[in-house]
Amino acid sequence: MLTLGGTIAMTPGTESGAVVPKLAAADLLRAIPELAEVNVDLTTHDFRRLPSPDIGFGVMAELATVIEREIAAGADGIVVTQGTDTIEETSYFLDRTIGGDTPIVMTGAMRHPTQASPDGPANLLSAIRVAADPNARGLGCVVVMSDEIHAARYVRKSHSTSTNAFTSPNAAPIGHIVENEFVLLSRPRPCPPLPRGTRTTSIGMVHAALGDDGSWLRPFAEHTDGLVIAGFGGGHVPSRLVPLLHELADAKPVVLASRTGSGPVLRRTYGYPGSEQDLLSRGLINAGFLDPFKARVLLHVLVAAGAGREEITRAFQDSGEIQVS
Ligand SMILES: NC(=O)C[C@H](N)C(=O)O
Repeated sequence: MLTLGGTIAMTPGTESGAVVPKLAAADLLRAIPELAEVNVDLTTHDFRRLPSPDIGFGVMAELATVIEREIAAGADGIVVTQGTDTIEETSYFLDRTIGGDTPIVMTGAMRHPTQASPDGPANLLSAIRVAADPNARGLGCVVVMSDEIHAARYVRKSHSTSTNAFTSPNAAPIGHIVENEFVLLSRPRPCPPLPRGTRTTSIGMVHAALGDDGSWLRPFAEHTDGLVIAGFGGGHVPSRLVPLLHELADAKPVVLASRTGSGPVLRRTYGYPGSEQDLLSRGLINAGFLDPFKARVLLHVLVAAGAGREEITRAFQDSGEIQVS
């Protein structure tokens, strides 16, 4: 069990009583005496105490290395606790860069430990149960929240405060915790792991918005090694952005996703300037069902490893399909 911080580990730490991440793994485990009923030999590692908006790719690469070391040393399952704000991205990073069958289970909390009915203890207990369950082998990285198990490739934080904040809009939870047991509903198709490169990258993300003239896009794009465009609907932008996106797509990878929150980028429906067909014909790469945030994680991983255009296009083709069996 590795801890990264987040609300699950927060207690009042400022004069106003606002919470900050301070608790260690031992504190989190003290809140779940029921763990005694689970047949598991747990070792803990206090890795970071961060609010999750402060987690970056450097921290995640380090975490992935530690996880691989633990697996090589014989761990049957890994649990990571962290803040929920970025768990949809960090889980996908681990999912895509760590190979093998060992379950990697991430969890957090929406209500901090000093609130009434904090959800962290139940989430952590469920996460440990899933990580220890042989049925979880080969699922890749999963996120366990509120008695639901979500595949990293689909999970979204869909509400800012609800304890039921996590959904898989393009699929469904792949399992549930029922009467303390892990019930598996579907198995995401395994994705071969991608190498974790060491290049520093800056991947920008831009959301299409009503009436945007895009005047700021050129100076913004200059500072990036790649871009994700979260287009309207099935992958559309205002026509006046097209010449610049074409120029950018000639110079660096530009991935087209949808800002809607679910559903794929289209391929061949609309033909007007700024439509998905127009943009794809100008070299933008189709993110398929990957939402813009996961598309950005994938593009980071590929660019950090020095992947070329063909490799990037192929990786998005493979990753953008719905992969539940
Ligand atoms: N519920 C949470 O964990 C939110 C917190 N701001 C974090 O992501 O660190």
